[in-house]
Amino acid sequence: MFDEPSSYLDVKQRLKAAHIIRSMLDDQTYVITVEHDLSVLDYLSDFVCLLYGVPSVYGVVTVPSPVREGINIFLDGFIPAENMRFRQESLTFKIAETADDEIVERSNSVKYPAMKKTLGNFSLDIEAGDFRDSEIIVFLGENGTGKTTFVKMLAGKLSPDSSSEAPPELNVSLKPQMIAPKFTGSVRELFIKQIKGAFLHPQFQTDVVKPMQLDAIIDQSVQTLSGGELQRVALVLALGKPADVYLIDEPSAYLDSEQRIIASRLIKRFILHSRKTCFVVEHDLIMATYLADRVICYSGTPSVKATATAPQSLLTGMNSFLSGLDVTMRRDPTNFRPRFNKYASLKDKEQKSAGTYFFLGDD
Ligand SMILES: Nc1ncnc2c1ncn2[C@@H]1O[C@H](COP(=O)(O)OP(=O)(O)OP(=O)(O)O)[C@@H](O)[C@H]1O
Repeated sequence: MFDEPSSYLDVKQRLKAAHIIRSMLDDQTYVITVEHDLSVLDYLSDFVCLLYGVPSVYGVVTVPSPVREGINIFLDGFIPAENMRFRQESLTFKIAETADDEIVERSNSVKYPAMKKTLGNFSLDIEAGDFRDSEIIVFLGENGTGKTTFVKMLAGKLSPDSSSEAPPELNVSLKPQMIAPKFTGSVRELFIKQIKGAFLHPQFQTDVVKPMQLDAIIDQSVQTLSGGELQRVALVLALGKPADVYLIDEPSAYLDSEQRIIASRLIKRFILHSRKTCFVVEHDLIMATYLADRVICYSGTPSVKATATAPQSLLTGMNSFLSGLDVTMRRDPTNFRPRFNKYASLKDKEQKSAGTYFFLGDD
C-alpha cells in the first residue's frame, strides 16, 4: 500500500516511482495506492476506485473501473452505472481554455534581465524574459534546479549575484512552498488581519474564498490545521494581497484531485479577471498544463548547475521538457486531459519519431 507516493517529487521521480511500484506486481502481489496526481495515477494503475461524498460526513467507494474510464468518470462528475451525479459540473482541459471564453487582451509587458545566482554548491543562470498581464507562467523542472530560488529573486527576498540590468521592482504576493504559520488566532482572524479588504469584498468571497470551502474551519485555530487546509488558507491569503505579480509555489501539495482542479480554476479566473501576472511552480502536469499560458523550462544538473529559459509557449516548452524526460503525452479525446503514453507503446514510438512529445491533437 502506498499513500501519495508522488508528494513533492518532480515529474521524473514520479514516473520512476510508478515504474518501481509496477515492477513489484506478480501473480501473488497486488498494490493499492492513493494518488492525487491524475496523470501519474493514470500511468501507474490498471483499475481505480472513486470515492465521493461529503468530507468529514460520509464517503462512498465505487467498484473498480479500468483506469482511463474511472478518471474520465471522476472528471465528468457522473457515475453511469449507479446513475449518480456527485458534482454539478463536468471538467475538461481544453488547452488555452480561457474562463468564460473571453478574448484576453494582454497589453502590458514587463521585462526582467538575465540573472545569475550561486547558493552553496549550486549555481543558477536565468535567461532574460518578460511577462504580461492576465498571464500565468509555469515553471517546469526537476527538484533542486532552482525554481524556488527564481521565485524568491522575483519576490525580492534574494538578490541576484549579477544581472544584465537592474531587476524590475515588483509588488509581489508570495505563496511559499513550505507553510509554517506562526499566527495563533483563528483562520477568520488571520484573514481579517492580513487581507481584510479582499476578505470582506463580495467578489473575492465568491471567486476565491467560497470555492476553497473554508466554512468548516473558518473559526478553527490556524495552528491546528491539516496540510491541505493550510494550503487552501495560504492560497486565499496570497491571492487576497494586492500585488502586480503573484508567485504560487506548488499549490497542489497536500490537495486532493478535486481540490487541485478547484484551485487551478480559481487561480486562472482570478488572474484573468484581475489582469495580474502569476508565476506557478507545479509538478502535477494536469494542473501545470491547465494553468500555463507560457512555461519556463529548467535544464542542467539538479543541486549543481541549472539554466532557466525565457518564457516560451506551452507547446514548445512541454515538448522540450518531455523530450528531456524521454516520455510522451497525448490528450484524452473525452475531456482533453493530457495522458502519458506507456513507454515504448505504438503511440510513444510514433510521437517520438515525429518529435511531438506533447501532442495537442485529438486521438
Ligand atoms: N541557502 C542555501 N544555501 C545553499 N544551497 C541552497 C540554499 N538554498 C537553496 N540551495 C540549493 O539550491 C538548489 C536549488 O534549490 P531550489 O529550492 O531553488 O530548487 P527547486 O527547483 O525549487 O526544488 P524543488 O522542486 O525540490 O522544490 C538546491 O540544490 C538547494 O539545496
